[in-house]
Amino acid sequence: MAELTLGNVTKRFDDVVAVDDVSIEIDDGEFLVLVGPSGCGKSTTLRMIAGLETISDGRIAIDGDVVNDAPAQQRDIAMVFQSYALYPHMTVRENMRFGLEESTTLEKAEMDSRVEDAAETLEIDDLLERKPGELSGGQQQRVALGRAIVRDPAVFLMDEPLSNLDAKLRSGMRTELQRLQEELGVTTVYVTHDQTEAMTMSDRIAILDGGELQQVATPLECYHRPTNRFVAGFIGEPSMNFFDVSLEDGRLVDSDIEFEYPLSSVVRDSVGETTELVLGIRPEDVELLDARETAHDFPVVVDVVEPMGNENNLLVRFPDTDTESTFNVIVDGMCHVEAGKRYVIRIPESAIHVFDRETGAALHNREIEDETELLASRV
Ligand SMILES: Nc1ncnc2c1ncn2[C@@H]1O[C@H](COP(=O)(O)OP(=O)(O)OP(=O)(O)O)[C@@H](O)[C@H]1O
Repeated sequence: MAELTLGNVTKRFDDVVAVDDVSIEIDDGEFLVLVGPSGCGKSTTLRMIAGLETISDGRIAIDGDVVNDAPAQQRDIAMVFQSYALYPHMTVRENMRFGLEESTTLEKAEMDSRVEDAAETLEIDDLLERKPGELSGGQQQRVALGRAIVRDPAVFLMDEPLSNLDAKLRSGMRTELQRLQEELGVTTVYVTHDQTEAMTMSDRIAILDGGELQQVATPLECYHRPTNRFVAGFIGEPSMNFFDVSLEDGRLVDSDIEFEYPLSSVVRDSVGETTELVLGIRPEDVELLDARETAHDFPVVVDVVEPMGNENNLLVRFPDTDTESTFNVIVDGMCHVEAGKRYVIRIPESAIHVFDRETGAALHNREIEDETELLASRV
């Protein structure tokens, strides 16, 4: 178990800056998930921590000891990749023990007992004499995890370890990995592009874009209090709705569609002097009504109704806009909505986000009833 520090870490490949001045303090035993779009620098960050890639600038420390120049095998780190890379000619037992033989000088009996303990934890103790070809994908992934666990490392690094599994198995393994990590208490950095994995497994999420760290916070904080438009759009499925608006006389205005949204003094104060803005609202925060009642209610046309069971996902648009301008609204599954009809939506001011259109910075985030909830990890 260990604390892991990334201090102003930068990686340049010739003229490509793959990781740009990233600083993160990862607590002892923490489960940190690294997310971001393809090419944002996730794998490069992980490979630098592992010692598989050199660092151009900055420092990486494990429990305060700078390991920039330490070779991979001296870093007390175990890595699990998306390809299991098991040796096909070895049994499960031999595959798991091989990891130990490579990295430690333990007595044979100690190695055997570690392999058996790990196999029990992973519930693969009845498969120890099988070869990888005789295992399912999920079982192979467990063996790959077992190979990392037997080493009892200070840090686990995982690069999309579940991405080769089908959806059902992935969901089961997600829960299992989480339980395992909690039980072992090993500091873990986990790379994924899967939002659900990020939201459900992590203590904190670190979001990268273009090599730059955008936010490190609990899943709920990233969701409700994004630092910028990128994070707001990246976390959440379907994504937050965004509308380009201008600030005029204390109202958010889109003159093309006669959209006028009066702001209370609280929101006006947090928006300040910036006039070119983006209004953000999550699909589940929009309300559907039959008639206008307040200045935050607007007529819309419902184009598409997608029944999802417990909820309906609607694609709606303001009248006189084209079908490319639809946005998402989620309503209760029992709520009867007809495509093609006109309705009214309410955009409650308590749930709006406002971003600076030029920089993307969040100027105002939604109200939160219970602040302590935002700090809760592993929702
Ligand atoms: N060895 C290399 N030489 C040159 N450029 C590289 C090298 N490795 C990565 N890059 C570049 O660095 C950037 C970050 O790559 P990285 O693999 O870390 O992204 P990623 O977030 O893991 O992407 P993905 O989700 O697609 O795996 C990309 O622009 C990539 O093309």
